[in-house]
Parts: sequence; structure tokens; C-alpha cells
Amino acid sequence: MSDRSRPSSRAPRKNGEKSGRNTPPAPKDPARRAAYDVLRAVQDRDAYANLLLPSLLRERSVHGRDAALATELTYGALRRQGTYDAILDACIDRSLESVDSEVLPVLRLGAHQLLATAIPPHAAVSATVDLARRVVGHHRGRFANAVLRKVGRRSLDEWTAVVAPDRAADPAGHLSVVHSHPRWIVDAFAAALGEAPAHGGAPEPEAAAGAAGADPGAPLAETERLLAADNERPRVTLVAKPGRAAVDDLLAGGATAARFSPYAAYLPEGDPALLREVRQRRAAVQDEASQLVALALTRVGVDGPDARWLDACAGPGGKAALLAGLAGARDARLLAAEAQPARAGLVAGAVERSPRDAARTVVADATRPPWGAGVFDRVVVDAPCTGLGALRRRPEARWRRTPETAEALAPLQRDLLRSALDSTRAGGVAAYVTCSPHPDETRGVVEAVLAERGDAEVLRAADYLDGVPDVAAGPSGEYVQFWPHRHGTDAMFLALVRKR
Ligand SMILES: C[S@@+](CC[C@H](N)C(=O)[O-])C[C@H]1O[C@@H](n2cnc3c(N)ncnc32)[C@H](O)[C@@H]1O
Repeated sequence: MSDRSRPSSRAPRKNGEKSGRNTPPAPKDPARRAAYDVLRAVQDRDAYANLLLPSLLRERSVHGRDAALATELTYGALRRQGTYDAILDACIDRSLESVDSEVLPVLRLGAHQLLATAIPPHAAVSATVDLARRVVGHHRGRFANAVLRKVGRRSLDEWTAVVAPDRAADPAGHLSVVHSHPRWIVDAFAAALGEAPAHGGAPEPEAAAGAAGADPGAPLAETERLLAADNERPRVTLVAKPGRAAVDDLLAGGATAARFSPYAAYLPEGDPALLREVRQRRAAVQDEASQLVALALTRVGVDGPDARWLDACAGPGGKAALLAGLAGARDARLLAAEAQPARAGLVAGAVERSPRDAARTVVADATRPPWGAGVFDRVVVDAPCTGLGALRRRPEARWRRTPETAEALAPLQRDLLRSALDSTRAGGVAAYVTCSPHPDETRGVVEAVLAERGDAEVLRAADYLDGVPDVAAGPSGEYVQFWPHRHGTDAMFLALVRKR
């Protein structure tokens, strides 16, 4: 992870620690001030809101309703930024680009309160204008007041009817504004769902299955459901690490049974760290699809030995921890490889005390592996990707990625899959996984690599996920694609490849 991930240059105080003598007094309206500071940090120094906000709230001792409001405002303004910017643009005489970068986050926060919360409009405007006066001065506070009063004259639906392109004439452009996703992401999602061509030409036949339940009359109907799901807060899913904790322990702690993974439970509310199993690292937060793609790999039959497993891109160790538990139960061994030393440290922590001490962590570049060819019975490569499948969790990510991000990652993704297949023995199996449904980094990678070699064949991955509906994807349903709107999970992709 790069420098950007550092939430703050100041170390947060430990829970319950009192402010030092030099700590500035708590700001007035701490919720809006915290939201503003996070939006500025995201905009100015590429901070990650999901890391910065919790540490900032802790540092400033913002709790309870203020913390909940700060979270709602920060995440809402970031997720809905595309929609709000189109509306703000219509409320300002000059172009939105010419608005000072210090003022823009104030306007987005105000728009979110006015258009998507129950805060009474006069309170939303006056509290936001107060904030503007404090952070950008009286003159620009007056500007914010004028703009927000215009925003408040219409509801969200009334505004989008005015500012979004017509749906029939430009479906992707319409959905891009209404559901606040960059247009290239709308196009990529539509292609992955089979509702639009991936690279020109006609949509894939899988569109019919993919769009099950959608209104056939509305263009890009299923894509719209996906975009809407991306704007919802994801539920917290836990994993009970096999051999170290049981799902029943999590249920006893207030979690509820999960739909698909035998190791998962959902936490309806509260801080996961309050669960003893999580504190003791016997359980962890892990999306259900992440668990299921790892499980699918372990369910494929292999003839001969089943003793050596490899996780070629293991950091921070979510899948490695699950695989280590399952390997231990079968008396197999997992090698967890990670290129970045700091992330390898996280992997080592995640797999610590696995049953039979089944996992070993190494810092290694999996494209130039220090291990020999054909030595592993099972290999997973969970490749670095755009993360477009996890937009629910990373509210600013959609504005940071570009079409070039996916293009730039493809050579590394192909190299990692080639190397994973080279590392797999004949008769063994490799899993190629991404947390993105973008065709260029999912099937595009698999198809390019398999076209080069005659020693590998794609298996029907959905056959190893019995009981999970509507996951088969690809021209013949050979891949697995999870979706937030269908499964309530991240949009994880899985291809299972048998080495011949
Ligand atoms: C998507 S993440 C893996 C997530 C992980 N499997 C989990 O479930 O927690 C991809 C990881 O691959 C690592 N990586 C990138 N290039 C690599 C390479 N050439 N060799 C090994 N690891 C690499 C990245 O540092 C990152 O930690």
C-alpha cells in the first residue's frame, strides 16, 4: 500500500486517552468539520476516507450521533459526488471547475444534506454556511449560501430529471449522472453483465441470464441495479477462521447466519473489534465472496497428492488465513507469497496460529518466483486490480480510477497468471481472482493467457459453488462473477484452471 494509505501524519490517541495540553479545542459542529476535513484530504492528498475518517474521529473524540453524522456526510458526499457536481454545475453561473478547491467540498456536503438526508433544509443550509465561514471565510460563505439555496429548490429526483441525459437517448450517460459513477465504469459494468458489448459488437448471450428479474423495457436495467447497490452501505461480514473459531461463536456474539459461506456470519451492527474472536484474531472481517472463491479452489478434485498450496498474492492475508485453516485440516501446507514486505507482515499476522502451523509467509515477486516450476497442487493468484468490485467500501475509488488503470494492470495480471500456471503441477488447479468485474482484467486476462498455452483448461467454476445462484458468467458460463446487487457481496471474479 502506498503512502496515501496513511490516515494522518499525527498518531491517533489510544481509545479513552485524554487530549494533551496542546490539543486544539474540539471544533464547533464536529461532525461537519470532520466530514469536510476528510473530503479535503481525499481531494488534496489522495487520502482514503475509510482509513482517515475513523482515525480522525478517534483523535477528536467524536462519538455517537456526531460520529454517525460525520460518516453519513463523508461517505454520502463522496459516493454521490458525480450527481451532486452535475447539480451544483447547474446552480453556478460559471463552471464548477473554476470553484475554489476549498469551497467545493462544502458545496458537496451541503448538497448531500439537502438532497439525501432528513436534515431540515434550513438547518442544512445554515449549518453548512456556518462551516463555510469557518473554513473558507465570510465572502465565500455567502457564495455557498447562494448556491445551496438554489440546490434546495428541487428534490433529488427533480434535479436529476433536469441535469441527467435522457435515458432512452443515452442510457449509460443517464445512469452515470443518476447513480454517480464515471461513465467508463458504467460501460465496463454493462459489458461485464452482458448488457453492452465489451469491445464493440453485440452483447454476449449471457445477458439474458445476467439480467434475470430486470425490467426488459429499460435499457441497462441490471446495470442500474448494480450501480444503485454500489451506493448502499455494505453489511459487515465476518469469517470464522477454520480450526480457530466456529460460526456459532460469532452467532453467540450477536452475528447472524450468512447465506452462502459455511465460515461466514453477518454483523448487523456494532464494531467488529468488540467481538472476542475478532480481537483474538480467530475471526476477521472478510467479504463473503472472498471466502467463496478461496473455498471453490479447495473443492476441486485433484488426482494424486494434495499437500502443497500457494497463495501467490497474499497481502494482507484474508484468503491466506482461510486457506491456511483448510490446508491444516487436510495436512497440507500453504505458502503465502507477497511482494511488499509490509503487507507480508500483515499476512504473517493473519495466518498466525493456523491449525498445524500450516502456513509459511515469504516476501517474493510471484512473477519471478523463488520456488520451482510445477511444485504446487493448488495455487491462487488474487491479482492486484482496479478494485471496481469493492466500490461500496471505498467511496472515493470510483473517482480515482481511470480506464488507463485497468489497461496498465493487465500485463502484470497476465504475468501473474502465467507464473501461477507454471507453478501448478500437471493435474493441479489454479484460481485466478480479482475484486473487479471489468472484462479487461477478468476474462480478458484468462483468455489471453490460455490462448498462449496448450497445457491448461478452464473448469466450470460455478460447479464448485453449489447453492450460490446466478454466479456463472462468461460466454459459456465457465467463470464465476459475484455481484453486490445479486449476492450482497463484492463483485469478485473467479476462473478455475486445470493444469494438464
Ligand atoms: C488483491 S491483493 C490480494 C488480497 C489477498 N489475497 C487477500 O485476500 O487478502 C493483491 C496483492 O498482490 C500483491 N502483489 C502485487 N504484485 C505482486 C507480485 N508480483 N508478486 C506477489 N505479490 C504481488 C500486492 O502487493 C497485494 O498485496
